[in-house]
Amino acid sequence: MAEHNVCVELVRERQKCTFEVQELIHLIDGGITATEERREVENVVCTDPRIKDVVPEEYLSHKERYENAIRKNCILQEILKKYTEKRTWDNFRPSNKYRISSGVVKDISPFMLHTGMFIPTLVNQSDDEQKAKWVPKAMSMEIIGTYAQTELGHGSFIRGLETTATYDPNTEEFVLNTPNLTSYKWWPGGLAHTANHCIVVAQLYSKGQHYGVHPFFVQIRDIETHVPLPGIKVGEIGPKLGFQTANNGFLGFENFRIPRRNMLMKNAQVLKDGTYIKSKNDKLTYGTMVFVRVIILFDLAFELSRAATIAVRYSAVRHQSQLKANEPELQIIDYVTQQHKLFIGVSTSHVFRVVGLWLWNTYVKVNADIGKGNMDQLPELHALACCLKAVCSRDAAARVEEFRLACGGHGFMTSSNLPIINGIVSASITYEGEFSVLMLQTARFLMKAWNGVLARKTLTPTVSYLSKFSNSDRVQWANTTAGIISGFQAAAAGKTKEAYAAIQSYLKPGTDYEDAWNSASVQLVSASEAHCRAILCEISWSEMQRLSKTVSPNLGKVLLELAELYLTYWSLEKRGDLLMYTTISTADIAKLQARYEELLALIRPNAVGIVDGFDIRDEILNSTLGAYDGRVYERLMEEAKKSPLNAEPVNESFHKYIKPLMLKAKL
Ligand SMILES: CCCCCCCCCC/C=C\CCCCCCCC(=O)SCCNC(=O)CCNC(=O)[C@H](O)C(C)(C)COP(=O)(O)OP(=O)(O)OC[C@H]1O[C@@H](n2cnc3c(N)ncnc32)[C@H](O)[C@@H]1OP(=O)(O)O
Ligand SMILES: Cc1cc2nc3c(=O)[nH]c(=O)nc-3n(C[C@H](O)[C@H](O)[C@H](O)COP(=O)(O)OP(=O)(O)OC[C@H]3O[C@@H](n4cnc5c(N)ncnc54)[C@H](O)[C@@H]3O)c2cc1C
Repeated sequence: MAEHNVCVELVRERQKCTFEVQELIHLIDGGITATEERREVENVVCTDPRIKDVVPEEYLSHKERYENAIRKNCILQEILKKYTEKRTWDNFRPSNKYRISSGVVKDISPFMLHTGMFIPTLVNQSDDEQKAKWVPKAMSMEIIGTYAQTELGHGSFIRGLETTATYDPNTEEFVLNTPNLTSYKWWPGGLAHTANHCIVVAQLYSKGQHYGVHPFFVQIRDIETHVPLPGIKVGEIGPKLGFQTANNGFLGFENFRIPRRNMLMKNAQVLKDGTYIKSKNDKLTYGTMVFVRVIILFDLAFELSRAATIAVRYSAVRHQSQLKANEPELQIIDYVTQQHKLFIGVSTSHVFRVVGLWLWNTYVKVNADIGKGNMDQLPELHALACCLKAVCSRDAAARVEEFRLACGGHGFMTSSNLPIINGIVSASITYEGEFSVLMLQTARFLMKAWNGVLARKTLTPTVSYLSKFSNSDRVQWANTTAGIISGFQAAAAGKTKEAYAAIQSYLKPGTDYEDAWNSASVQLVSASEAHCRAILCEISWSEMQRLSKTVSPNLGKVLLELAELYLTYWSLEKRGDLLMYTTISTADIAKLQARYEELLALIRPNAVGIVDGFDIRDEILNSTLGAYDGRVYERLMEEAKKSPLNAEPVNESFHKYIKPLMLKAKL
């Protein structure tokens, strides 16, 4: 990137950097070629004059904003075709490539559900014949789809969905119906005015029997005219906290008929005469959700890297207050409280990326085994994906909010882009499985694992530590990274044991297990969180250690500092747990605090270099505060001038309302 016009603070910061930023960029991308490919695509898209907005999207009406998002995303799809023609589902790997969407619209693409859930569901839930028919059309965007599962009345409790698909053997069709107001599909992205197809999750009935929820491939609009087909009631659900351009919709069916072969039949089937063939495992219907929960970690890492870049660069440019009399005002990044706000967010982005890759590799392996008929590892994968999606989305939202606060008043400006990123990340705590609901899924797995501990069984890898820490009351503490990881495992084991005991204590005669579970559920969520933190600490440390050996010593040192900062930050945050479950002393905690402050100081000179290492183009950052050149004040003023209110010196409301009010006041 050109160094001219860069503000003096950022020039100095970049000179201070002790490692080669390009090396970090390649590491994050997964190699030099991957960086080159990503940059090429970004360059083509971001320099396309059709992508640039004359009026910033936040000034547009709700309708205009959607239309603009569609227009620009269609241009993006056209450009991407060239770069993704060799990309098939089989060679799909999560990468930073799809981040280009943020350079096209600031908020969410109305096509996100097409790529993120429609295609993955077709790939994973259709039989070979169905896949051959639908997937190429979806990949090329000949048809546009979404994933319609949630209803007005039910989101978390999938078994409670009310939409019905009743098989009619006379015509070999399913008849879809929305029996009540609460059975309307509600929320699917792109459903309102973008998609012409969707996966509908509905209760299956055949030969008078109920077989639970199944996915169906449903055309909802005419391909030529886009008019909703007869029997389809579809529309938009209205403005939200964020996701303004996601085009979330509602959908109802009135005796809407689809061919029998439109039920996705990889796992379960309905034969011509209506005979139902059961799936080997009915939870395979939930497979897309597992896939997306895994992918969400990459998305969170990316959004955190955007927010981090904005807040760190701004903190280097911004001067405020004097630390010592008669000395210049400090760059706010030199206040240690500011470093405390910033650096944990920077390190968290790296942690989510490396743990995300580990989870992705686990997903690929388990999925391959499932393909061969071996479901043994599905419960463990589900438990992992649930708690990691839940904890990481909540942590990411907290970190983005902290980045916003770290930018003071300017962080509150939409033009900083922090409020939009905030909306995007906050939504992920709820969608694809609400936080507490997913944490309780992991807790189910932990309770079973504890039964295994009591029965002296060999546990699966991610919970094997429970056996190790099951007997000792307080585990020996050591002020090392290995000691911290053991400490987190001890806390998770202790909390699991207590949650298990709480259920037993609530299980008085006459009490159902489910009621005892509900009574103990605050402790169950706490046990899940502790388990998840133990995993985040163990995997991130081992992965960052491994990566540090693959790069130059200078960069390796920085990676280990970031990883150690993460462990130390969370040890201090969770000191109460460590005091309960390990022999940690107040003196040990004071040492941890001192090391934490030392790490902040070690990271400080490299802070701008580290966020430069995320290599996020200005067009993708979309921020007045975070641009590469640091021209913060100029950009704030340039953006303010774009306000339509500034187009005229006196607004007509003065003559209409204010002046009469003033005149009345005179009387
Ligand atoms: C080349 C092409 C490239 C394409 C790539 C795309 C890349 C693009 C990237 C885009 C990135 C992100 C896109 C994100 C967009 C997302 C937008 C949001 C979309 C949505 O929100 S869709 C709706 C999601 N809805 C939910 O998540 C609902 C949550 N609820 C549930 O999951 C379940 O109902 C439940 C809470 C788990 C409970 O289910 P149920 O009551 O049926 O089950 P039980 O509690 O009785 O448990 C029974 C038993 O089953 C186990 N189990 C439950 N779920 C699963 C599962 N998914 N897998 C395996 N096992 C499961 C459970 O643990 C129990 O086991 P046990 O009895 O204890 O042994
Ligand atoms: C931005 C956004 C995009 C979305 N996109 C889609 C989409 O494309 N397709 C789609 O199908 N859906 C989509 N959704 C819907 C989303 O998946 C659901 O909102 C989500 O699964 C939560 O379900 P719910 O809204 O029914 O919440 P509820 O389940 O009603 O949750 C409300 C409260 O009840 C609690 N609760 C519920 N059940 C339990 C329990 N068993 N134990 C303890 N507490 C419980 C929750 O913890 C929460 O505090 C989207 C949602 C959002 C916000």
